Formats: sequence, structure tokens, C-alpha cells
Amino acid sequence: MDKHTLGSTIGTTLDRFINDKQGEFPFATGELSQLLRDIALAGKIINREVNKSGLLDIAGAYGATNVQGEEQQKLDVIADIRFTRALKNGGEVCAIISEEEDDLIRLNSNSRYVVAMDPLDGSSNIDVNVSIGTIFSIYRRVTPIGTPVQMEDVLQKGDKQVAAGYILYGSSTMLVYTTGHGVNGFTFEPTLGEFLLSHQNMKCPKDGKMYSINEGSYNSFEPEVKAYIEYCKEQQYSARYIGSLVADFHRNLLKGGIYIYPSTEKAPDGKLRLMYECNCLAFIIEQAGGMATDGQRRVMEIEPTELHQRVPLFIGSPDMVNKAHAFRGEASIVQKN
Ligand SMILES: O=P(O)(O)OC[C@H]1O[C@](O)(COP(=O)(O)O)[C@@H](O)[C@@H]1O
Ligand SMILES: [Mg+2]
Ligand SMILES: [Mg+2]
Repeated sequence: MDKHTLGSTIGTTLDRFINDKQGEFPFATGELSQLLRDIALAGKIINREVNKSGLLDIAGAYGATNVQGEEQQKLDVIADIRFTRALKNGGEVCAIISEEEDDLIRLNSNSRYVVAMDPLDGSSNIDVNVSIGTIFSIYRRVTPIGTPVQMEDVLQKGDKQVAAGYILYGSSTMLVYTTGHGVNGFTFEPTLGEFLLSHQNMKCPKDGKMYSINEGSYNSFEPEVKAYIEYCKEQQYSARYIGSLVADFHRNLLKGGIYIYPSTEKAPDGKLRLMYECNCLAFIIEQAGGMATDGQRRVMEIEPTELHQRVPLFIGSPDMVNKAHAFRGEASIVQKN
């Protein structure tokens, strides 16, 4: 690749990339493009807050619990407010499902898109300066524009997503997303204030040597999951568990690996939420050649019934997910893409 070509791909601004991609869709209206820009803007605002999250006015608990019964951190609430405001001002969104809100946030009923979001993922890591993130999914409503948003607009299967992504606030800040045409990653350049294309057409390695699971709950795992963990140890795979889903997922996407949050006696459906954690990352991993299941079927085939429902998650390199399935006596799942 000569230096001229290098200039026009890697390093391209997110804005320019979105414009170029929009050109590929003859019937594009520009609404989804604008929504992606609104999400990137919210990401920059939250990034600024995250960078100073050690300071008193941002650190620590907010003093309330969310619908999951989890203690909210101040940054959970700040991220929720900032994201909702950016999407509201952007005007492309008719409703939001947020981890931090019990009910649906209804916005502009004249708009076409529904957003499901985990404003701040990895909350337990905020105050200890470990990578955290934001996760989002975008759906097109199914009822006519201009009419009140219905549950059928928001409780759609993962296969109906038109876009999904995450923002990782780590040693660098990255936005990684898909619109169903591959996965691309953009690194935030603070002096320019721009997300620049740094990871083009990302592909998840078919196999890996890293496994991510919170073994602290080992005793309450199903025997099949225990058996797979023992297999990983026999293979001398590396155990890596950051405790921020986005960060563990991102590492496995780049290097190969598997992340498992299984069902446990205490949490038969696991911990992670279908609409704004599992579906989003499932869309990305499948677009990158990987797999995401609940231990039996593809996550994106699951018919959602509640805004905050939980599902077990097995996600990452296809050979590793299929191996975990084999221990469960489950048939291998053929990749969709
Ligand atoms: O402490 P545990 O039980 O291992 O759970 C860690 C998991 O929970 C989460 O923190 C849940 O997400 P939130 O922080 O958005 O609630 C994931 O990021 C992470 O992978
Ligand atoms: Mg989360
Ligand atoms: Mg969260």
C-alpha cells in the first residue's frame, strides 16, 4: 500500500467514513448516519468525564439503585443523562432502552430509530481506573412514523439490528461499530477531537488461547461449564478477566478468545442483558467472523420479552464457542456470515 493510499483509509475521520459508507446505500436518507454521529459526539463527552473520573465530583456511588437492583455509580447516571441528551438533541431517535432507566425513554415519535444502550459498562471498575465502556444497538421501528412507539418497536430480535457498537474508554478511546457490512474501529485523537479509522474490517481469530470467566462463581456453574474451564486449563490457555465486558470482549475480538458469563444457581439467566449488552456484541462478533450464543442458540435469534431481560453469554472465537458447546452436548452452531 503506497503512502497516498495509506492517507485515504487508515486515519480517515469517522465523519468522512460515514459519508463514504452512506454513498454505498442508494436509498439512504442520512438519518442513520446522523445518529451514528450523535453517538460519537456523546462518546466524546463521556470520554471527557471518564478521564477525570477520579475527581471527587464524579467518583463513587450515586446513592440510588437501578432496575437491576445494582447500586448506580455517579458515572452511570452522568453517562445515561449525556447520552440521552445527545440522542434527543440529534432528533433521529423515537425511543431509548437504557440500563439505568426502568422504563422506555420516549423521544421524538416522528423519528425512525430505537436505541438500546448500556451507558457505562464495567461500573465496578470506574473508581479503580480500569477500562470501561458504552454499548449500543440501533433498530428501525416497525410501526408507522408519527404514531406512538409500541413495545414491538423496541423488543426486536438481535437479527433486526441495523447497527451496533461500543466505545471503549481505555488506554486510548475507541469506537467500534457495524452496520452489517463488516466491523471498523476508530481511535479518538484528543488534540484533533476526532475519531480516526485505526482498525479496518476487523476479523476475530477463528481460535484463541485466552478464556474470560469470573471463576469466583465456579462452584455454582453447570458441570459442562466447569468441564470446559478444566479443558482450557489442560490446554494451558491464559485466564484473562477484566470485569468490564467491553474490555474483555475487545481483547478477544483482536487476539482470539472466549468470554463466558454462564447461568449460575443465583442467576439462572446469567447477569448480562440481552437488549443492550449481548445483542450488540453478538452483531459485532458475527460480522467479524466470531460467534455469540446463550449456550444453546445464537443470541440474535432470541425473541426478547422484557426490556432488561438477562441471558447467559458465550462469545468470541468460533472454534472456542463451539468447543464450549461440545462440552454441553450441544450441536456446533454454524456461523451465519
Ligand atoms: O463482577 P461480575 O459478576 O464478574 O460481573 C462483571 C460483568 O458485569 C458487568 O459489569 C455488567 O455491566 P454493567 O457494569 O454495565 O452493569 C460487565 O461489564 C462485566 O463483564
Ligand atoms: Mg454492562
Ligand atoms: Mg452499565
